[in-house]
Amino acid sequence: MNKIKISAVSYTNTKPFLYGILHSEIIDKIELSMDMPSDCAQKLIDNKVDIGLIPVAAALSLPQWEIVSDYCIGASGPVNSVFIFSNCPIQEVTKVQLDPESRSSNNLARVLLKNFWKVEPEFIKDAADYASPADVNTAFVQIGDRTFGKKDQYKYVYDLAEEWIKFTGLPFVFAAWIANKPIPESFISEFNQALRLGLAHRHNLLKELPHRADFDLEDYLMHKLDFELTADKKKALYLFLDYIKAL
Ligand SMILES: C=C(O[C@@H]1C=C(C(=O)O)C=C[C@H]1O)C(=O)O
Repeated sequence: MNKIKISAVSYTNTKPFLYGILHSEIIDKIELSMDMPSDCAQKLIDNKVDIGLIPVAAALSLPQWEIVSDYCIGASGPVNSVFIFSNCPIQEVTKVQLDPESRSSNNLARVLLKNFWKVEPEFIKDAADYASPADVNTAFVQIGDRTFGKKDQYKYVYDLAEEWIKFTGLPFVFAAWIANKPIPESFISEFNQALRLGLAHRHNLLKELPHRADFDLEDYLMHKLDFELTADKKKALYLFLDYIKAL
């Protein structure tokens, strides 16, 4: 059988999944690449891989897609790694610089600004001063490990999972394991088993990760991230896609 090609996110949030895959026999049945989320999405769109842990917003660019796992990168409270960082209150923000590595959170920021905060700033892609805007009314979206330890550096910090929950009462799904073609049931079941194994061994994984004085990795992997793709998270996913379509 040809190996199934998989693109997974190269951030700390995916390490539990990676641990499970590397400690399971499934590793011999796949070709795995670790990519930033926007590249996971592009590889699945370009059919360079069969499955990706892709930003859910990118599903809208796929002619055919199917969720192939019971697990995801989600949150049921503040996620602590997806933010709008700002030096002025959100109501006074006139420009928002988007994260080139993100697809979901850039769209989540747009959905919340329009529908929750009810402001209409300009959105900027590929800004030269992306994560250090000179203008006080210019904020930026940032995701992943690059946000660790940054919460105290800005006057106004908005955790986008927390704000989505305030807005909808639902949890949030940032990324899900999505296939662009039918995948055999037997593979899906073995894949899920590997992911489950990784989640169950998060304490072992934490011992392997370098300690950071400025970020609580244990709290992040055990509590802030919520990896179960529950019915409420699926509901949130489809609601989020509807909001994106209406932008
Ligand atoms: C919680 C996170 O979820 C992520 C956010 C994504 C996005 O904004 O497109 C995609 C994948 C996940 O890595 C994070 O990166 O911090």
